[in-house]
Amino acid sequence: MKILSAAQTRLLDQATIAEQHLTSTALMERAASAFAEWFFGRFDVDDAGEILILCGPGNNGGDGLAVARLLYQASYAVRVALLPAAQHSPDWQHNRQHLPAALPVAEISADQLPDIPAGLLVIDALFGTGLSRPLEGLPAAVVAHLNQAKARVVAIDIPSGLFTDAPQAADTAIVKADHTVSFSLPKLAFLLPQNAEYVGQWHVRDIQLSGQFIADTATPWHYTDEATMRGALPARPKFSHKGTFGHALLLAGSRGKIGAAMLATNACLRSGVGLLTVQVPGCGYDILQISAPEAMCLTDPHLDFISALPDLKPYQAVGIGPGLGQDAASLAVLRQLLEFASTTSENRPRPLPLIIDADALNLLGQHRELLALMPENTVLTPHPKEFERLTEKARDDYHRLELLRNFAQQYRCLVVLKGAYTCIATPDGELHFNSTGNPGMATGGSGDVLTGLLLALRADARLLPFQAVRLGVYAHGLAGDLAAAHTGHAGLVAGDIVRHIGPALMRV
Ligand SMILES: NC(=O)C1=CN([C@@H]2O[C@H](COP(=O)(O)OP(=O)(O)OC[C@H]3O[C@@H](n4cnc5c(N)ncnc54)[C@H](OP(=O)(O)O)[C@@H]3O)[C@@H](O)[C@H]2O)[C@@H](O)CC1
Ligand SMILES: Nc1ncnc2c1ncn2[C@@H]1O[C@H](COP(=O)(O)OP(=O)(O)O)[C@@H](O)[C@H]1O
Ligand SMILES: [K+]
Repeated sequence: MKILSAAQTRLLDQATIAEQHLTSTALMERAASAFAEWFFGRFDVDDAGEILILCGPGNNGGDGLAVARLLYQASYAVRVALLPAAQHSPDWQHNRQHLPAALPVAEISADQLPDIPAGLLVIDALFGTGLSRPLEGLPAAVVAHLNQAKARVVAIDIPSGLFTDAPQAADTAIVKADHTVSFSLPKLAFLLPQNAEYVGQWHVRDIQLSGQFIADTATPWHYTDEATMRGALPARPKFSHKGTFGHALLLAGSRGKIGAAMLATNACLRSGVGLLTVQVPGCGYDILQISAPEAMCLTDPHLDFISALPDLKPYQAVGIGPGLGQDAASLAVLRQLLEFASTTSENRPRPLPLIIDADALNLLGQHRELLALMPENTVLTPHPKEFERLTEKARDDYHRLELLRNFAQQYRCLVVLKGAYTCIATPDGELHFNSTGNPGMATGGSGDVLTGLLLALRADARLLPFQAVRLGVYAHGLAGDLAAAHTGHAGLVAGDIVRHIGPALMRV
């Protein structure tokens, strides 16, 4: 699914109106009905109690007025407060005229801010995607007044004061909503941690906007949802054998962190790999052989950390990093691995697929000259702190996305920036946000599981690099969601994610 800018969203409305021979009022009615349907499903008349709808001067306010009418007709107790303005949009005027006469309407002024008792349900329809500058004056005062009241807030389309796709100063007036109900496509602002306190839980309701316009519109931003992933995992052919799915090598673990190697190992085994060999330091041999008999084990000459690179010829993909530690000997192994992987020959015409995680990323961050050795489509899986070590401290989430996009383009690699909406950056400059996963996964070892999963999928030659990574990230989050259905969020451990990889892959 694509994510469009504010400007593209405006064009999308116009294209929809032209293509479907609609009036703009009819499109507004569609949006208001979609919002109202969501609302009816969430709050019945008794739950809702009295409802205040704050309406601005543009089409977001127009939506609010149309919603007021629909809720009133459904017997909700609604009142409207209007922000004064010199001009109103034509659809605003239409919906103002069609408000039932008995519905209370007040005009807001600086010395007459609406009364908002604690618990009141407020619908925020002040400003939407037409916001052209930060709020000041009376609109900002209304937002501050709403935010300090202990109200329940539902925003139409986007919390008022929040830009759709651009950063803004920390002290700007922005509505803090509990829910945001938007139309047809998610907005970039919803996916960034810095906006979480404004957006609350977000929901997208389809209003049949022009599919053709969306298909024809270029954007770097994408959202990976269930529909995107349908059929993403190729079926295993009847006459397949273990060689069909690739032989993967994992270099992981150090004394005290063999668990990380085990989580990645078990995840890889559960993700369809044909064969898996794991190299661990001597101290990990018994643990690996006992707890993952399906994997083959190479023992590093060193007892406590990885110090030597094995012969890489048998492998179709190599993962390095979980629990690795940062010893100089492990750094040398990483360097040799990068050199080998990028060297092609007649026998191996393509670079060896690599997945680089955890301490291997930290080593790269300390020795950035190694970045140039990475073969094309190398997969890096940093969390934001590891990404900062590879690049620089980001000013905000938007700047981090810019750094991410530039990094993936510069090094022609795939970067998986992990978080609530994990974002994959491609060498072509695309950013793909993932929809699955939950806060229960914010627990030690979840990332190691992702590395194992990605390793298996990169070893499978049937999948293109980006396809494998997007599938791995999606399945990892989905496995976490399936696990959390049994354990809850607090009780979730990384091993639970491993146990649900199979069921998650079945769903794609
Ligand atoms: N997407 C869809 O599919 C559909 C979208 N629809 C709805 O339309 C919404 C977009 O409506 P919109 O374009 O009229 O803009 P909106 O957000 O109401 O604000 C514009 C007004 O605010 C003003 N203004 C701006 N910034 C300001 C500031 N800082 N401080 C003060 N004033 C400021 C601006 O004035 P100006 O900038 O000219 O001074 C203008 O008067 C969209 O979010 C959705 O809810 C649906 O109805 C149909 C389907
Ligand atoms: N709030 C969250 N919502 C969804 N996924 C999350 C959340 N927090 C963490 N995750 C996922 O869990 C994993 C954590 O990885 P990482 O930070 O490397 O942990 P570790 O190093 O302990 O293995 C990532 O894949 C991340 O996307
Ligand atoms: K709004």
